[in-house]
Amino acid sequence: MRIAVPNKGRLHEPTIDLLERAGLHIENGADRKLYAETVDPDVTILFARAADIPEYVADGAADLGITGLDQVREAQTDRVEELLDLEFGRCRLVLASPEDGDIDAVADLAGKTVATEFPNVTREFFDDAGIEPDIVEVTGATELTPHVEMADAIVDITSTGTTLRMNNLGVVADVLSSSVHLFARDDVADDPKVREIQTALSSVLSADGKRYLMMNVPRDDLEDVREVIPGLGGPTVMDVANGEGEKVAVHAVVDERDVFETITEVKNAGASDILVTEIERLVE
Ligand SMILES: Nc1ncnc2c1ncn2[C@@H]1O[C@H](COP(=O)(O)OP(=O)(O)OP(=O)(O)O)[C@@H](O)[C@H]1O
Ligand SMILES: O=P(O)(O)OC[C@H]1O[C@H](OP(=O)(O)OP(=O)(O)O)[C@H](O)[C@@H]1O
Ligand SMILES: [Mg+2]
Repeated sequence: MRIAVPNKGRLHEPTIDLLERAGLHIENGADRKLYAETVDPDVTILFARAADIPEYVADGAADLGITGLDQVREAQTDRVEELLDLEFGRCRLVLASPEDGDIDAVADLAGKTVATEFPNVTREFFDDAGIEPDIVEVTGATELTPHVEMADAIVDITSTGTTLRMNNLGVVADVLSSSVHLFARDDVADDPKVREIQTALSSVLSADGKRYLMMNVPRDDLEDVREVIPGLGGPTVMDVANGEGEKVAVHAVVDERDVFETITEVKNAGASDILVTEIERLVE
């Protein structure tokens, strides 16, 4: 199995970090390398440009890909399946125009020009709206084009909104919400190895914001403690060795934001020796 991941840019680091946390440690992945092995002899990493990754997967150069949903949609291939939202690289593709201009609505773009790095997504958007502007493809600095009379509006990525503001552009309409996704070529999407990788990545996301709580509880107080423990299923209850049956150990997965309150409550209910630890992965 080959997984294509971004070789640079803002998605590179968080993608590598996620693979590491999922247990897919990358070996000899020195800078500027095209390939790297992982601890799993069946999994190889291929480094590619974020925008090229969907093509690599569709064409068979890689089997799985990790990149922005915007790039997957722009590639317009029906050969890739979206498997998992990896919940980072969140941004919006928006239609934006100069604040002081006369474009206030999508319909105002009939017969006008729109510049974008995403011509396919943009064309689809205007087709749906029944409007036919000229679409000019650019490869960067899209925000500049309305100010040099190259375009009347742009379709571009925004997240904090700083770039649009700095260039005196306002959002006219939302085109697409994007975040980084795991996707696979359709003919391998059901492969057991692909499922294994998907589960490993998803287990990291599931563990995010969760804590593991352990405590000892006198058997008589067990019901009171059980009642104040929120979260994932019931707690696990085990006999404590040498506890002579009077105490039990209670383990539970709790949302990080509930930990503070829960500790106070279980303590009041009779728990002692309370431990809180991080969770690396959680397969539900
Ligand atoms: N400001 C942003 N906030 C959040 N995610 C973003 C932002 N800009 C881009 N992205 C996401 O990251 C992806 C790749 O963008 P990035 O800027 O890292 O690469 P790039 O500029 O296309 O790389 P290259 O330099 O190879 O052209 C985008 O397709 C999008 O999914
Ligand atoms: O809403 P904001 O937080 O300002 O983010 C939006 C900007 O981020 C991206 O550019 P990037 O920083 O990747 O630079 P690039 O043009 O070199 O890709 C995108 O192309 C926008 O220009
Ligand atoms: Mg960029």
